[in-house]
Amino acid sequence: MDKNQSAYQEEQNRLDAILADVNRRLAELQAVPVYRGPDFTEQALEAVRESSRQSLALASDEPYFGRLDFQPENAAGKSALYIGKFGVDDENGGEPHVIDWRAPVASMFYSYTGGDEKAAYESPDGLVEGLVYLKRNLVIRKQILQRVVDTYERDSDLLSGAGGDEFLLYRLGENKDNKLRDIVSTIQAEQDKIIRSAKNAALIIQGVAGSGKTTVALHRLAFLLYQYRDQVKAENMIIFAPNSMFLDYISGVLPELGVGHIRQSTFADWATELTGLSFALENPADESAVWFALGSKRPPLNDEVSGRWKGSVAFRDFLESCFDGYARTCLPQEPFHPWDGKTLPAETIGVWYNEEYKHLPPAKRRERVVARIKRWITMELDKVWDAKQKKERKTKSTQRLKAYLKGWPELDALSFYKAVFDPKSGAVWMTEELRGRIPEAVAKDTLASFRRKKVRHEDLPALVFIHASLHGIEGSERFDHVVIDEAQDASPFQIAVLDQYTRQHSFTILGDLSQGIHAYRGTQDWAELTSLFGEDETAYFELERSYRSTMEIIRFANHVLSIGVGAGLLAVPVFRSGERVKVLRVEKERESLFLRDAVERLLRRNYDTVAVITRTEEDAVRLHAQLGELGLAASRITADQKQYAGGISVVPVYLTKGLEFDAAILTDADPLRYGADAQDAKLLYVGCTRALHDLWVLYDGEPSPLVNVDDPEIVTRELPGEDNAGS
Ligand SMILES: Nc1ncnc2c1ncn2[C@@H]1O[C@H](COP(=O)(O)OP(=O)(O)OP(=O)(O)O)[C@@H](O)[C@H]1O
Repeated sequence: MDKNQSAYQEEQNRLDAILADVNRRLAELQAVPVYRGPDFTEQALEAVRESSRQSLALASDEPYFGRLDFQPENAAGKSALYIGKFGVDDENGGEPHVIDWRAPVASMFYSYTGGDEKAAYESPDGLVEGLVYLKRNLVIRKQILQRVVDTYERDSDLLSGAGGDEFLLYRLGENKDNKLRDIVSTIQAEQDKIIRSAKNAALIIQGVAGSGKTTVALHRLAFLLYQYRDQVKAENMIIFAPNSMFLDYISGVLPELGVGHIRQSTFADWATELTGLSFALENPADESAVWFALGSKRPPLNDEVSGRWKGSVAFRDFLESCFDGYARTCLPQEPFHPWDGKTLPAETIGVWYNEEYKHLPPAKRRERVVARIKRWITMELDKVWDAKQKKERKTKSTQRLKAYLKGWPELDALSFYKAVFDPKSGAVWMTEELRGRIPEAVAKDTLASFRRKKVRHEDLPALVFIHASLHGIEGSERFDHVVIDEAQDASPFQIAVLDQYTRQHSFTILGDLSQGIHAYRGTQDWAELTSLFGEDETAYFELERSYRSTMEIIRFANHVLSIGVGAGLLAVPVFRSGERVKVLRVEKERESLFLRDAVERLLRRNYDTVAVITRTEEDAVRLHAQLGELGLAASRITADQKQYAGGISVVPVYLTKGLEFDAAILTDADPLRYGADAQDAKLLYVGCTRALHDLWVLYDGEPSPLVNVDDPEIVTRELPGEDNAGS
C-alpha cells in the first residue's frame, strides 16, 4: 500500500468510527420526545438537546475538513486535531472528536503555512507554542470520504504550501450556483487574521475584487458569536448590503456556518423603518440613469454634487449646528395662561426644559414638559371647588394648551429636514447664515424632491441623524456589531450615523475603491473613515490576492484599471490558469445571434451560471428580449429585484457588483461606452472581475482603449474551435 493509500485508509477508519458515534448520538437524541410543556427546567434541557440535535445533524454529513497534528512544547506526544464546522465532544470527557474551526487551537490550521518555525495559538491561559507535524485537508460529502490532500508534513519533501494551493485550486475550480458559499476549509492566512480580529474596533478592509471580502465578513460574524458568546447576540448584529438581491445571494453562508438570526438589511430599509419615514424613496433607477449614462452625458463629479455634499461629515456638522439652534430656541418664551388670571411663568417652564430634563433629547424633553404642564393644570383645577367653574376652566385650559403648543410643534426627522431646506418654513433656528451654506443647486433639487413627496437615498443619513438627535437612541436600537459590505458606496456620513447606533465601534467595513462606481455618493478614501473612529480604534487591512477569477481574467482586468485609474490597488491572482480572455469583434446586426450561440456553447461546457453584461439598462432590456425571441430563456436582473436566480442572466454592468458567474460575456466594449476615464474603467473592471473561469469581451467597430488587445498570453482575438477550447 503506498503512502497515499495508507493515509486514505487511516482516515476512512477514523471517519467510520466518528460517524458511528455521531449517528448513534443523533439517533438517541431524536428518540427523546420533544418537550413542549410549561416546566422551565425541562424547556432549558430541551433547548440544549435541540442545539445538539442540530449540530450533530450538520456534523453528520461533513463532520470535519481538516486535520492538524500538533505537539505543544513540553507535551509528551503529538495529537491529531480534527477541525470541522462544529465541535463534537467525546461523551466520556476525552479529547474532542472534532474541534470547532473557530476555537483558538484551530487557528493554527489557517495561520501555519509551513517552514521551520514553531506554530502558536492564543489559549485562554496564554500563548501555546509547539510543532506542527501534519496539515491535511479532507473532503467528506454526505458521509463519504472523497479526498485526502496533505498540505504540510514536517521533515518530508512536501513543499510547504504547495498542497495547500492544490487544494485551494481544486475548490476555486468548481462551478458556482446562485448562492455564495462558506470557505471554512480553505480560509487563507491573511483572511483568517481579519476573521479573528478583536471585536471592539472598526475594521476597515480594502480588498480587490474577488479577495473574499463578503465571505470573510460572514465568517467573522460566526467567529464573533463563538468567541464573544457572552457579550454579543446574533439578533443585535446586522449586515448592510447594497440591495435585496445581494442579501439573498449571501443568505446561504451563515446558516451553513450554523449561525441564524443575524439581521440583514439595506441601509435604506433600516433607515426608513427607524425614522418612520412617510415619504417614498426616489427610484434608484433614475439616479442610475444619470450617473451611468454614457461619458459626455454624465454631470461633472465634484464636492458640490448633491450626493457627495450630503454624504460628507461636514454636512453632519452643519445639521448639528441647525439642531443646536433648534434646541435653544424651540421653547416658547411666553408664560402659559390656562385661563384668565392664572399663569405658569415662562421661567418655570424654562427651568423644567433647560435644567431638570436637560439630560434628555429635545423630543423627550418636550414630552416631559408637556406632561408636567398638564399635571400642573390638574393640580390648579383641583383647587377649584365650584363644579361649573372647574368644567369651564378645564375646557379653556385644554384649548389654551393646544394654542400654546402650536408655537412648539412636535417635530419628526422629516419635518425638521424639510425646514432646513425650505426658506418658507418659518423656522427661526434656520438663520440666514446657515441657509447660505447650502449650495443653491442642492437646495433646489432637494425641494423639488420634497414637492414630489420623495427623498433620495443620499438624504437618509441626515434623517437618521436628526431622528437620533431628536429622540435619542434606545439601548434596544443599538448593535453589537455591524458589517457594511460594498462600503465604498456608502458615504462617510452614512457610516458616522451607523457608528452612533453601534456599541464600541464594533464594525467590519469592507470595500474596494477600485470598484467605487457610485463615486457621486460614496467614500473616496478610507482615511475619511479612520478620522471618524480615531486611529486607535481603527484597524486597516488590505487584501490583494484575488480568489475568484483565473490569472488571465485578473491580468486583463488589472490592465483596465491601470489605463483608466492608474496603478495601485491591483489584484494579485492565485495561480489558477484558465482560458484566455476572448476579445471579439461582433457586428451589431448579428450580436444577439452570436450571443445566443455563445451562451449555448458555454452551457455545453457545463457552466452553471453565465451572464451577458451590458453597459446600460436599455441594452439589457433589448438583448434580453432578443435572446428570448431566439429561444434562449434568461433572467434579466433589475435594480429592485429581491432574488438572484442563477442560470443565465442579462444584467447591466453596474448591477453585477458583488455577484459572480462561471462565465461572463461583456458586450459593447467600445470607446463610446467605456472611455478611458476612471468612472468607465471602474465599471468595466467590475464587469470583468465577475467571471470565474471564462470571460468574453465583445465590441463593434473599435475596442475600448481600456481593453487589452495586445497580450497574446492572456487575450485571444479569435474564437477557438470548440474541441480545442482552452488549449
Ligand atoms: N479562501 C478561500 N477559499 C476558497 N474560495 C475563496 C476563498 N476566498 C474567497 N473565495 C472565493 O472567491 C470568490 C469571491 O469571494 P467574495 O465574493 O467574498 O469576494 P469579494 O472580495 O467580496 O468580491 P467583490 O469585491 O468582487 O464582490 C467567492 O467565490 C469565494 O467563495
